[in-house]
Amino acid sequence: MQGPRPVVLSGPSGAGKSTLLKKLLKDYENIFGFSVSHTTRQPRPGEVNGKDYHFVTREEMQKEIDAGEFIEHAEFSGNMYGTSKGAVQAVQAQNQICVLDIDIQGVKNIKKTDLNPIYISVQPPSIEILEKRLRDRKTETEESLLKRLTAARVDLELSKEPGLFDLIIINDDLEKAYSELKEVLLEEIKKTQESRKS
Ligand SMILES: Nc1ncnc2c1ncn2[C@@H]1O[C@H](COP(=O)(O)OP(=O)(O)OP(=O)(O)O)[C@@H](O)[C@H]1O
Ligand SMILES: Nc1nc2c(ncn2[C@@H]2O[C@H](COP(=O)(O)O)[C@@H](O)[C@H]2O)c(=O)[nH]1
Repeated sequence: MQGPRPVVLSGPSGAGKSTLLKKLLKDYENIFGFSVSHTTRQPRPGEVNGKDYHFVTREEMQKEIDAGEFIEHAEFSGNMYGTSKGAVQAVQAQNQICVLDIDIQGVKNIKKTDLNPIYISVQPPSIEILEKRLRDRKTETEESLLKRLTAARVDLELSKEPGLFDLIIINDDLEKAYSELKEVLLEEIKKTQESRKS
């Protein structure tokens, strides 16, 4: 595998992965690059096609999966999500640290590949706080919110598997969680910064 080691950010929906990721991409603009996933869910207000996700139909996505264009894919809360080979290659071509924001099924599938990322699970302090964050985000219907909470309980159980994650971050205080994230990535950040000088 060429270039710096990728990073997988996983954890329940609403735990704060995107919030942490946005801070990282802003503070280290040219060091990290986001792996833009495909999804069949509808865009949320403000989400940009090709930047936040590649928004596609189920038929389009299945066709590309069948053509072997995906590293991993999964069904989450009634929609398909997946990481294309192209999404990761686009970041690695810039010699950036590729960050994947994927669910726990994706983690298990990436483990079967030779991507060799650093695996991080971002978790909420409690299910009650997670529910409040998801409700306050105002992106979900009651039905999808309940589906996400059910998936969150499964995620939190499965993530206890020894060795599945290199680090579990409890995102209670955002700044503390962000410091923990930067700390575990420091070595890769330094290596990437050094490689830019040579
Ligand atoms: N430490 C925190 N304290 C309070 N609110 C937070 C904290 N971290 C994130 N949030 C808020 O919680 C909500 C969920 O965060 P975010 O969208 O980043 O979660 P996510 O894990 O990326 O979810 P999804 O997997 O659904 O994309 C957001 O409204 C965000 O502003
Ligand atoms: N297995 C994959 N999971 C993915 C991918 N992209 C996002 N996700 C996960 O889906 C849920 C829901 O995301 P949302 O944007 O609808 O809130 C979340 O847990 C993401 O981590 C992917 O390519 N593969």
